Amino acid sequence: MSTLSNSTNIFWQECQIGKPDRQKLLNQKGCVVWITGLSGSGKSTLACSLSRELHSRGKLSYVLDGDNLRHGLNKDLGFKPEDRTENIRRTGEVAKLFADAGLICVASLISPYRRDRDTCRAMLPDANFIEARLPKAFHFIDS
Ligand SMILES: Nc1ncnc2c1ncn2[C@@H]1O[C@H](COP(=O)(O)OS(=O)(=O)O)[C@@H](OP(=O)(O)O)[C@H]1O
Ligand SMILES: Nc1ncnc2c1ncn2[C@@H]1O[C@H](COP(=O)(O)OP(=O)(O)O)[C@@H](O)[C@H]1O
Repeated sequence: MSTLSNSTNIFWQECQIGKPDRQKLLNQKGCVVWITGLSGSGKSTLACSLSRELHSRGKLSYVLDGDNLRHGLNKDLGFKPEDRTENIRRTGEVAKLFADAGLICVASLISPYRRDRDTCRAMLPDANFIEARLPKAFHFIDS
């Protein structure tokens, strides 16, 4: 799907200000917290709670919620396996950019396929990708 491999004139551009500079400015480590679980398992609730708590501690975060992304960036995708894979790939790329910006990016998507989550993890080396998998039915655990 990429035409990049056929191009001879596209090169990575480095800027003088990099991730370490932004992390220093924000006094935090840019990373991705990836919340996975079935629909209704509490992903969005946990993502928002985490973001609120980080905010209260003076840490800059941003939530990438599967529902919300499907209103814009991923509005052309459905729920076939290949569409879910593309959904996760795009979201992983965006999350990587947020982490590179120095933010704590909280992604909450069903992301049912381990290989897709592992692809996202591989984009964020040095333990900058933290995965949290919610159990199917939290109310059974709570009671
Ligand atoms: N099969 C099917 N049909 C219709 N609607 C569906 C389907 N699967 C998921 N959903 C709804 O889409 C929301 C976002 O899903 P995700 O983008 O997180 O899914 S995935 O990661 O691509 O698998 C998802 O949000 P949550 O309920 O918050 O998980 C659902 O509301
Ligand atoms: N820890 C919890 N205890 C009780 N109810 C919860 C909890 N977490 C989420 N819920 C409720 O469960 C429902 C689904 O949560 P939601 O965060 O939307 O899940 P998901 O994003 O995985 O679809 C919501 O009505 C929410 O208020």
